[in-house]
Amino acid sequence: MLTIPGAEPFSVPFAIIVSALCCSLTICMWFSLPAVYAHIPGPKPSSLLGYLIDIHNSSNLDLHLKIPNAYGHIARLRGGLFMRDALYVTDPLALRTIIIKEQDNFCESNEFVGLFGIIHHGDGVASVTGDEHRKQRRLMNPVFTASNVSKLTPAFYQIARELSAKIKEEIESSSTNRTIDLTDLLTRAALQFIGNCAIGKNFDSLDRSNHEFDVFREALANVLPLSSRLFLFLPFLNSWRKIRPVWIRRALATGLDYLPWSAPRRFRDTVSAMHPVFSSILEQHKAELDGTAQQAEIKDGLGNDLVNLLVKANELADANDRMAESTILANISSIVHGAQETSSGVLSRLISVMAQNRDLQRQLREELDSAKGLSVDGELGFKELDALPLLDAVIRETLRLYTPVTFVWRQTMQDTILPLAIPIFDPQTSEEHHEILVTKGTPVYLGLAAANISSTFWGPDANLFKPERWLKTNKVWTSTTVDNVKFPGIYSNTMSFLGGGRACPGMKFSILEMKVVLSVLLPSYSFDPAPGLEVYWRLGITLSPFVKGREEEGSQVPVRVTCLDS
Ligand code: HEM
Repeated sequence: MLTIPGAEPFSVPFAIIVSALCCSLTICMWFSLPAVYAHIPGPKPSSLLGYLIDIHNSSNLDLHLKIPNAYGHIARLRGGLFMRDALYVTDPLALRTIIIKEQDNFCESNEFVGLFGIIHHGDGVASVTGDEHRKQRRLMNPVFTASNVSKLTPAFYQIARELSAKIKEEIESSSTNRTIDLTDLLTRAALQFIGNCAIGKNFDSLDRSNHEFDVFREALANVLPLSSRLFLFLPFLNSWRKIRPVWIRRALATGLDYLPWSAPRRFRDTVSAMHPVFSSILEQHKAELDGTAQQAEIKDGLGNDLVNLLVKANELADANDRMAESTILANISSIVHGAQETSSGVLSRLISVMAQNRDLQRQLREELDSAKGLSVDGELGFKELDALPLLDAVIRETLRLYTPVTFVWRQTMQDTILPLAIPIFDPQTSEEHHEILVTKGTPVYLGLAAANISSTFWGPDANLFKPERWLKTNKVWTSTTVDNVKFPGIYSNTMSFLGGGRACPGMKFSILEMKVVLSVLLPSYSFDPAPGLEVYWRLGITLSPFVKGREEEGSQVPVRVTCLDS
């Protein structure tokens, strides 16, 4: 999802023209559209532009989290651009209808389809819908299974050990009494996991002298923040992609050089910087498949990764089911983008959670220690790691309470009735509505984080970090909701990885990553909060940590680290 990080650096006249246009359209639409959802409570917008600015604002995480308890599990978001109301959905029955039963009626938003189509240079899973999406996922899903991911466990350990060694170096060279910011190392580790294990490219990202990595990482890190500056233009990106002949589009793209506004130009250049890296990865996979790969490429990580399996599965698929080369390329990019920010964010979160809970660190260390007998060369296998109840419960609770992807954004393709688990109460007529008609064109926000912490479903302690809610006599519970309410998510009865046809394919990959990282770091280090620094989390494609008063320094997760095995 996109956020609006404050003032935008484009020229004032341009801003005035765009704002005036939007305001006049907004006012016209205000009077012409019926308020279909007038009976549904929801937050008041903070400006004439309606919910759009509020819901995507990077400082507004709290607005999302409080919606179900304050307004109900279907809330009305009033009048965005062109004054169409949107709905904010956290009701489990309605969510099930949207992401499973009627998923073709609730497609990925036109804005994201256009944006991701441009970022990925083509139509991968993130920018297609309906049958084409199902076709691509039929090839992708068998590649991301537990069985395939489990084979990557040794490679995961190797990266986690490298990370651990780098942390040690950092502590030894730290001049700030062991208080270090781990963001950079965790971001590098996340790309190393994805590179080596998902797409077959060794970025050597934990090596700080590797400048090839720096260029790629900068592009990866900047592309979404830059696109959020183009926020008002997102509705038009999908049409832009379809402009034919292609030379017109190229000429228009070149014309961006003459705009008095740098954001579109920088966005274009950032996308162009990433594309050759993905193309070369695909070329290497093709070479590996036809036996012409260089030995150096194979040593470089190629061959044991998930994209390698995808390329092979594609080769064996029926002609009708096969993806075009450009689609595989777009999917390599989709996998890297789907994984990078979520993984580095969630690793940062785990370290923060550890720093807040000294006792929990001790218990986890004891659990890992008691499983030592099952390890080979100091490493627990995939199954043994998965069978540690406290480690599992900590990860479930972290992903529930601190849901990395706060919301996803859909558009309604057909009028659809949503049945509701929690009826809407209309204060004007005192009627209860057990279902709601969602009309074609309505933007629908699925509040993944808010659903995961609604006290209606998770109980009065929903807002507290309690891994023990998942534990019962050393077994992990998979549903702890009040009255056993079932959410349609694929993980732990939560919405964290979504559910239905567009659920996250990387779920098992990232759970293994988190478990391996904790199992390697906890026996070697203890973590404490950095004294005097207040860390809070901002909305973005995933949540990112910032230090209050030091926002201009960028995302940080400063913690005090003590070496246990020195
Ligand atoms: C904690 C880590 C992660 C979280 C919380 C997460 C969550 C999500 C969510 C909520 C979606 C749905 C987005 C939407 O429909 O708009 C998604 C999609 C996706 N994720 Fe993840 N993800 C994580 C890690 C990963 C990893 C490690 C990979 C790859 C190795 C990955 C690859 C993808 C891809 C390719 C999609 C697009 C799927 C589609 O549209 O069909 N994710 N993820």
